[in-house]
Amino acid sequence: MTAILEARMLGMTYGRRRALTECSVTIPPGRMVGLVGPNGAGKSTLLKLACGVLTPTSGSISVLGRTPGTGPEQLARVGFLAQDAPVYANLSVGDHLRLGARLNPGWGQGFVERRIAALELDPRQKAGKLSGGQRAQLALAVAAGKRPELLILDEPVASLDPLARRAFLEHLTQSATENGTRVILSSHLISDLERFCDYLIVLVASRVRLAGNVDQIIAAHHRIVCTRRDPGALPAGLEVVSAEHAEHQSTFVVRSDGPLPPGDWVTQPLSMEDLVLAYMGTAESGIRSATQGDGGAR
Ligand SMILES: Nc1ncnc2c1ncn2[C@@H]1O[C@H](COP(=O)(O)OP(=O)(O)OP(=O)(O)O)[C@@H](O)[C@H]1O
Repeated sequence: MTAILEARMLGMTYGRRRALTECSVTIPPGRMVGLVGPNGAGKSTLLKLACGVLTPTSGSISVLGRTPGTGPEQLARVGFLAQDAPVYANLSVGDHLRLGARLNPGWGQGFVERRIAALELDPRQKAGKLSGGQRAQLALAVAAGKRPELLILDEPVASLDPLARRAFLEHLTQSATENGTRVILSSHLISDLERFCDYLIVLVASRVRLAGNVDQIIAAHHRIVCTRRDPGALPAGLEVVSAEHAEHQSTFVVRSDGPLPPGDWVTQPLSMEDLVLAYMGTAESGIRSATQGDGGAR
């Protein structure tokens, strides 16, 4: 089966500003994908490249086996919802559904109507008069109603309240089951990604720092607590992702592709949130040596 997305040395610059640098990643078929990273890391740029809104300045990208944005067939297979969840202010909720039905060959009228009813949106209300969260919900319902093979969502849940977020993620899961839609979802809410995704990409400072199946990623990383020491004093084969040093103690998040070797440390549970934050923190500080600074935790 074809990869959802394959990027090879993908790069994107806006003028002189570098947004993506040498990104290589292959997302296997069938995955629900979470994309996370600090502000300005390049997430929206990657998603826009994936749906063909932008073209790369170097390297290559293919989505579902094709170059993004090439021809009506590819456009029908991939749905995209931009960060600001655009709707037409002067069109009613019902008009959006009618427009969706006319423009999209695979439109799921019953599916969208059920969603609009569950959201208790009045089909006659103008989209411009909806609340910010309701507009986002409408845009999401229309995007999912297209029933694409792949739905690309750029921070879709940012304006939703916690209950609406949960309902929306359940709706996406239902869409995946009913329509076979796969999803790439960027979000700063790691707990949502944890609940929803089985494949994770962490982008930091324009580069892919981590990509893989969530269960394999979690299995390969460990938090270890030991007497204070330099990262270089840990056994070879352990990649140090983050280091915190207290007066007498060091805490490391490490990656080990095999089993963690025995050592004079205690291992502690590591959540997906801990892990993502450890990778995100590397952008600003790098790995601090135990002999640097005053020993405070970073
Ligand atoms: N149209 C543009 N023109 C110039 N620079 C841009 C443009 N769009 C994005 N950038 C820059 O590219 C970099 C990556 O931006 P991008 O929007 O992809 O990041 P992001 O990870 O989605 O950020 P956020 O989490 O804040 O939405 C940033 O430095 C940003 O300033």
